[in-house]
Amino acid sequence: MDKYEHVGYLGKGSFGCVSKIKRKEDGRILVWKEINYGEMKEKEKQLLVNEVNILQKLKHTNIVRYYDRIIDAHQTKIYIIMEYCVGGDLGQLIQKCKSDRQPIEEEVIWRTLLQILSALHEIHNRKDGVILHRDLKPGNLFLDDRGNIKLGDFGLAKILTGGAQHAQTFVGTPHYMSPEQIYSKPYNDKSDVWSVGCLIYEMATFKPPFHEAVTHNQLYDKIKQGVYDPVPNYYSKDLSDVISKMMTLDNHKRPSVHDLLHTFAPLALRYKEKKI
Ligand SMILES: CNC(=O)c1c(C)[nH]c(/C=C2\C(=O)Nc3ccc(Cl)cc32)c1C
Repeated sequence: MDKYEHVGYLGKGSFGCVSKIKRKEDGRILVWKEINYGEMKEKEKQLLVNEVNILQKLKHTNIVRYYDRIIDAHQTKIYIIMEYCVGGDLGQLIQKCKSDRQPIEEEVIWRTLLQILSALHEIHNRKDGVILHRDLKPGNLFLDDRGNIKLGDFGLAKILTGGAQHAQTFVGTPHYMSPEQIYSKPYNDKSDVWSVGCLIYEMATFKPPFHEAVTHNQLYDKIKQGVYDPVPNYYSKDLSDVISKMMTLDNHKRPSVHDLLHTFAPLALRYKEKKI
């Protein structure tokens, strides 16, 4: 613990709170996610061990970098030391633009989509086993000082190795729950794609595609019907098309991350060029 100086509280992650810290040896600003495992059931401890093992393997520009971990057995706490993202999380950006009534620029949405898909391509196509994030939402995507997106908080992620071809179902944030999860089918890589569709839709409309449901079952019925308000017409047809592709109800017909990167990466560049 004496390697780091606590600077300030930043927010809550899965299983624990996130703080800004300074590494004493070089003054580098990092974060730690502090988790108290004292009350955890075996299954939750396994998820925690999972998260650290997964994070240690991942080195990608659009995934928060893991640096270290400290186990304080006396306090039954683990501290996961990771990259600091000065821009905070995407949920804060959406909330600010919503309260300022300032639509997020289309180029920003395309750039965000490309970076999230690039991070998912990394974890979905690993040789040592497909990793599913399983909790993609604005609060789990972080912004660095150059507006780059970093996929973070692998608290619910799962490695599918060997026989375990499918993660167990019903894990994730209800708003972004996919139809296959509602039908108790296994969570799979296309379920992460569904969540990205919901997330990009929320960047464009400031609300999740399926909302205004009083109970979870009402929300699940809306998701199963797959009917949501159109994207505002100040965005291109290309954007609403790629959102509807990612929100294809049948996950077998839904494009994979690989498909999406190959079908519209040139498109996103067009929007990049359009800005000039
Ligand atoms: C109000 N909070 C913030 O502005 C904020 C900032 C500047 N950074 C963060 C969070 C993280 C951050 O900066 N790096 C992270 C790595 C992993 C996880 Cl789970 C979270 C973070 C937050 C929540």
